Amino acid sequence: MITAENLAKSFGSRVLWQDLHLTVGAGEMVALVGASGSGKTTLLNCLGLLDRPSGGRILFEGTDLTRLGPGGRRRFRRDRLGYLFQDYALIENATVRANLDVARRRGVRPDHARALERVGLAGREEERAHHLSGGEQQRVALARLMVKEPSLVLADEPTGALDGDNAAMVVDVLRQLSREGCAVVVATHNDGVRAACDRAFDVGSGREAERGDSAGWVVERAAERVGRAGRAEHANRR
Ligand SMILES: Nc1ncnc2c1ncn2[C@@H]1O[C@H](COP(=O)(O)OP(=O)(O)OP(=O)(O)O)[C@@H](O)[C@H]1O
Repeated sequence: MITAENLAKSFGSRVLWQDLHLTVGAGEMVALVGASGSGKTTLLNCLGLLDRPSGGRILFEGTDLTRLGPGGRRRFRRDRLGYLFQDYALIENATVRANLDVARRRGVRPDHARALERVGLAGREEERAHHLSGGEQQRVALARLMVKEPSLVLADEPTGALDGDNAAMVVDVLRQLSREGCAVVVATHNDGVRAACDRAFDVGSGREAERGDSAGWVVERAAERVGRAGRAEHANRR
């Protein structure tokens, strides 16, 4: 589905990475891990055409994305790509319905009700995004992804600001999208999110990361762990 080949990125004289190779297939969910500053967000931004690599190629279904012109880049982002950010990136003063309509593809009638029901927000179409809690806003962003039906999902710390239940919901929906054939790439510091992925790629070393948890990669358990960790963190903050 998507392959980064010999990818390099520098900011001035600072080399973030070079000769980076990563392939994520349809139906796979891969965690990007690594120390803060190792370049996880930058890699997502390169894959999503929000930033340009300094060298190498990004092949998506055989097309080199780095060589696309402005029209091709726009079409790729509009038709194939779904992004999930830590800060939700909703249109704050618009309704939930309008936020979902943004993702709507030409000629497709999106099933808002089904997507909102899946994320536990049935019947909330007419509420303004900024009236929703942070967790609810991320669930709208998840519903927006489901409505868009992208081939590739890039998620940047999507559970970073959430309590346990909302974080578990994010993991569940991302897993569902990957089961439906989407390639999912998630930058995360969260062990539970990482454990829910098929594998983890360490951006700092440019290698597959060791499996951190020998107890297994069972998604349900991972979701529980995300939940427990988030609930504990939430309780500590109060
Ligand atoms: N536009 C830019 N100009 C200069 N340096 C940049 C730019 N964007 C990112 N960087 C630097 O690149 C490095 C990698 O940043 P990035 O946000 O990709 O790391 P990260 O692994 O996602 O970090 P974190 O885990 O803390 O979110 C950082 O040192 C950052 O300061």
